[in-house]
Order: sequence, then C-alpha cells, then structure tokens
Amino acid sequence: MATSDAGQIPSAEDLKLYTLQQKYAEEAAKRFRPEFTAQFVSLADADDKRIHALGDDPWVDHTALNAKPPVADGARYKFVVLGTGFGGIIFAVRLIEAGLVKGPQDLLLIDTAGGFGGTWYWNRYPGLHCDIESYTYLPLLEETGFVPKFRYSPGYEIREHAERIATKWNLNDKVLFRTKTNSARWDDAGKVWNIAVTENRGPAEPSRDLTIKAEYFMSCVGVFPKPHAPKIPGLNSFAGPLFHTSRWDYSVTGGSQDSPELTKLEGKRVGIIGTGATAVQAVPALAKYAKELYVFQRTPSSVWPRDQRPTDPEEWKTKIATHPGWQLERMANLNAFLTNAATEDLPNLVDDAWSRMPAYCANVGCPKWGYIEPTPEKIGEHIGRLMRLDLANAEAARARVDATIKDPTTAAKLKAWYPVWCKRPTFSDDYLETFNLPHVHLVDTDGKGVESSTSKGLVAGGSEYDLDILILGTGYEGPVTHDGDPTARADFSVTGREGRTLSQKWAEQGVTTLHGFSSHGFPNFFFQNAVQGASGANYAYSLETWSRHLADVIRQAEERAPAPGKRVVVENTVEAEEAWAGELMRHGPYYASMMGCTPSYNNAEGAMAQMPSDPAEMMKKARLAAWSFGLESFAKVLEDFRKGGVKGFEVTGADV
Ligand SMILES: NC(=O)C1=CN([C@@H]2O[C@H](COP(=O)(O)OP(=O)(O)OC[C@H]3O[C@@H](n4cnc5c(N)ncnc54)[C@H](OP(=O)(O)O)[C@@H]3O)[C@@H](O)[C@H]2O)C=CC1
Repeated sequence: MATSDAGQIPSAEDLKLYTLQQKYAEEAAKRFRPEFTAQFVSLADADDKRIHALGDDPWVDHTALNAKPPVADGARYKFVVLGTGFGGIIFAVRLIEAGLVKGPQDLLLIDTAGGFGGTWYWNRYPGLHCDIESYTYLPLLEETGFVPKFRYSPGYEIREHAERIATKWNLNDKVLFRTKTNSARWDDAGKVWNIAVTENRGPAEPSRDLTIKAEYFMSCVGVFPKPHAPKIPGLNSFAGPLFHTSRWDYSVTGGSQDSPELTKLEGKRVGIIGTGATAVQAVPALAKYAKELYVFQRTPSSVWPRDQRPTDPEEWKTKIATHPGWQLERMANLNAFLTNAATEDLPNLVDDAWSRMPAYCANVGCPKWGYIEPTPEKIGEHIGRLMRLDLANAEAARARVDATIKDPTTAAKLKAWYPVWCKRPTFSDDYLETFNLPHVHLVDTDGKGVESSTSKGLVAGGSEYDLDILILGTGYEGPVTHDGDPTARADFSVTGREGRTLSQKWAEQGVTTLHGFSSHGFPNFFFQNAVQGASGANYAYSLETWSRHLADVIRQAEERAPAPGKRVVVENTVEAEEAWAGELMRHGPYYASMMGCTPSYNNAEGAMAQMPSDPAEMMKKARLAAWSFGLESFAKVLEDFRKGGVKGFEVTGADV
C-alpha cells in the first residue's frame, strides 16, 4: 500500500486499506483450491450419464425443426457464422448492412440451441432478467423500433428481441439449429473451410453428420457456452430431481418462463448451490414457493440495488431515444462511467448502480492512467489507487447487508470481502431480504463449498441437509479457462494452413492475434473474443464494436479483390500480429490487481495467478492480456486501423 502524499507516515485511510487488503487476502485464501478449474466438469463433457443429461436442451421443438428443409451435406456458403446468440446475430446483421450478403447461399448460422438468443435461449429460470439497463443492452433498438417494457428486461423479452432481429433481417431461413460444430479445416487448394457438424434431429430421427463448406468462417460463441457442475462426490446419487439453472426444469417446479408460478415447490425442501448473479435472481422466486429453501454459499456476492421500473413513454421520447445514434451514445456513456473515464461535465445517462462503480475499471480498463510500469512500486501504487476508488462502494455494499438483514450472524456471512473487480457485482431489490424469511436458510460453507451429496441431500460443514429438489446455480466454464482460446471454449477445433490447430498455435507461442479477432495461418477465419482486445460490462456494446469492425474489415478486403472474377482470401500478417502481441504485453501489468483476487471464473479459479518459473512460458502468459485503456479507446484503435485501409491484412485471390 502506498504511503500518503504528505510524507512517510501512512494516513488513516492507508491503514484502513492495508487492514482491508489483509482481510481480503485471508478470505481469498479460504476459497483457494489447488484443482483450479478441474474442480468442475462441464455438463457436455461429463462421463456420468445423469450429469451429462443435465445439459440437454429442454426447449427445442424437434417436430417443427424436422419439418424444415434440411441443409444438404456439402452445401457451400459464403459466410458460416457459429452462434445464434447476440454475437452471431449482430455480426450477421452487420454483414447484411455492409452489403456482403446477397443470395441465399451467402449466409448460414449454426448453433447447438434450438432457437435464437444464445444465453437467453438457454437460461429461462424464474427471476431472469438482464441487470444491464435494457436501453443499452438490447441490440439494434433504433433499427427495430422496439421499446423495452422495463428498465431491466426480463429474460423472455430479451429472447423475443433476438427473434425479432432474426425476423427483420430474414435470418430464419439461414440457420441450422441443434447442431454441434466439431471441427473446421482449411482446404488450402480449394480455399474454403470444411466444417464438420452433427445435427441432432431429436429422439425420432437419427442425427446427421454433415460437412459444410464456407468461404468465411466466423466464431461468435459468446462468453459462457458450457454450463458446468462442481465435482461433488455422490452428486449423481441424489434421489430427487436435479437440474442446472441454465436448463430450468419447470416440470419439477411448476410454472413457465412467462408465468413463473412455481406451485409444485409447495411443501418441498429445495436446495440451490451457488450465490452468483444467477442465484441472486432465482433465489427470491424459489423462496416464494418452497416450504424450506437452503442456499449453499461458498463466496457471497456483493449485491446492489436494481431499482427496476417500467419504461416511461414520455421519458423514452424526451430523454432516451431522442435522436438518431442515441443507442450507441448511451452505450458509450455507460462505458465511460465503468472505465472511470467520465469527465465531471459528462451526464450520467444510465445513472444506476453499475454506472457508479468506477473501480470496475480494474476489469475493463481505464484510459486515463496510461501503461503501468512492471515494477513492484508502480504496480503497488496502481493497486492502491484502485482500492481507494473502490473503498466507499465496498463499504456501502457491506453496510447494505447490515441494514437489510435482521440476524447479525447471517448478515456477517452475506458480506463480500473482495473488491468489486474480483467477482461480478450483482443487482437485486429482493435477494438479501429473502434471508430474513424463516424458511430460507443460508448454508454458508466459509469458502469450502459443499462437501458431498447423498441420496437424501447435501453435506456441508459436517451437517447433512435433507432435500427434495436440488438446483445447481454453479455457473459455466469461464472465458479464460483455456487461456482465452475461443475454439476450446466452445469445444471445436480449427485447423488452418499447414495442418496446425489454433489451440496448438496458441499453446506453442501463446495467444497470437490481430486485435483479438484473427490469427495468421487461419485465412478467412474471424472470432469474437476479448483476449488481446477489449470488452465492457455491457457485452452488447462489445459485440456492436467488434461486429461493425469485422464486417468493415471484410468489406474493405472484398474491395481489394486482386482480379475480377476472383474471390477474396484475407489473412493477417505475422508482422501485424506480433506487433499487436508486443503492444498488448505492455497492458499486462494493469491487470495485476486481478492476481490477488478471490478465485472465480475471472481468474480461472486462481490459476492465472500461478506464474510459471520457465521464462519462455512466462512470456507466453504475458500475451494473455487485454487492452487496458478500455473499450472506447480500443474502438478508436480499430477505427483508425480501418481508416488506414486495414493494413496488416493480406488479400489474395481464389477461384470462385
Ligand atoms: N446480465 C445479467 O443479468 C446476468 C449475467 N449473468 C452472467 O453469467 C455469469 C455466471 O453467473 P452464475 O450462473 O451465477 O455463475 P457463477 O460462476 O457466477 O456462480 C456460480 C456459483 O456456484 C458456486 N459454487 C461452485 N462450486 C461450488 C461448490 N462446490 N460448493 C458451493 N458453491 C459452489 C460459486 O461459488 P464461488 O463464488 O465460491 O465460486 C458461485 O457462487 C455471471 O457472472 C454474469 O456474467 C448471470 C446472470 C444474470
């Protein structure tokens, strides 16, 4: 901790921060597990049949999808986009708007889901909403003319909006749902991608293995494609119903997403493992119906007011949707507050709890501090500055617990002892209050987690809790789990020129990209990813920034076609990606504040703090950085790059 400006004697605030840092370190240590991410198994990878089946699609309508004309084996498209969440949808829209999609064979979107929406397709749990303001989160509001009903949209409204976009841009006949992409291989002679997929046609028909050809292949797989479960001994022996929050089983709870009256929980003892952003939304709904609710907590979330309200039509007209371009400006405005970049005269348009946590910039970058020198003194100063920026907020969050929870012992257990950047903040007007109800039991495991499961219930802290129903609110494989590799994250391989996969290339030389979106040796392959790039707390803003950029890169490349009648092969150069990696390594020290964090998906459950002793491995790790000046500054870098004619990409020709 840095000393005060006044001299050598630490100020009272310095001492307070020092004590707080000690407390944070003690709490983080309780949560440390040497298995890191191996403490979990992704549902799709689980050998155990019951755990594996927890990942099945509960929402798909096989009859309707089987009635659609099938995509032919060997069919060829100009663009194949992996993902039908907002990433894939926005990217498709930007390609269309750039004039790059003309005929029916120009675009195909592929997803394992049975419908549009990505995370909003899968997640339908009661209480689901997006805690980012809907006016900044729901994409393409100006283009669709849609007015969200609430300041924070419920999940079904967001899913319907994804479907609205798909309808407006005619994506419904350009999609292959319930299809797992297994691999993509570049054919250097034919200059096309061969994408091997498996289409699941439901219980009544055999699945189909297809190869789809693509001139361009885009991976838009999102941040959390794979739900996972902790490897709790005996979990599969639990005798009652068991499901994951991302595949909510309304046949067990009663109700539906539109009408979440969970009447089948009446008289039941329900357990939920997890207290992250999902559980914070689901727990109040469960508490309304369950006879007894047991919430198994390993690390408490910091919980901020949500302050939900319906959209006021007058406010919408006069203060929000006031002029063309308002939505991107509003996204940028929120981002300025989250990256600690707001000037004093900048109005806070969103003005919610998210917009009042500038220390979150430790996670998403800050444009005003420049590079952080990689010396212990400068890094110490940087962390001290962030701790100061966070202090009032962190204390307010803990005070909110004291002010809400009647029982002081329960209140003590619900307080978050880490800075805001270590675990995603959560927002709720009723989560904390739920723990004042006599039938709601907080089972705090003091960082240890649930010990085991029996046929009757869960064991934690040496006690057994009998349950009728068990719900896993235990999250997903995180975005840095595979060192940020977007192909490993979504469980497919991409083999480029010379037979090397992207995963092999990154394992051998560390993350290597131009702007985070492409890699030499993988022509006409682009991926949406935050590693070696920048993202924001509002993921929709990231997706807009990335998609507009990539569509324009491709448009410019297409205009540089080497000869009439040739199609374009575009690939970033080695020089461009190495220069970018060199630049990004200068941004690494900024993120030193994440190293001491409580383990979470943000730091691969603590693995990211384990620095290798081999210098070559250390250099590789250093490439796993993000742009530390924030998304807005990154967008400017991309804009300048496009204005400069996308130099750094080589364009060659291929026969049509
Ligand atoms: N925009 C929005 O409104 C929403 C966004 N999201 C996004 O999805 C992300 C994932 O959220 P979520 O689904 O809650 O997943 P998280 O990974 O945030 O939470 C998983 C929870 O399970 C707990 N857990 C895991 N293993 C064990 C164990 N062995 N024993 C006890 N507890 C255990 C974790 O504890 P521990 O913390 O100790 O690891 C944690 O509380 C969010 O961070 C957010 O980015 C989710 C919901 C809403």
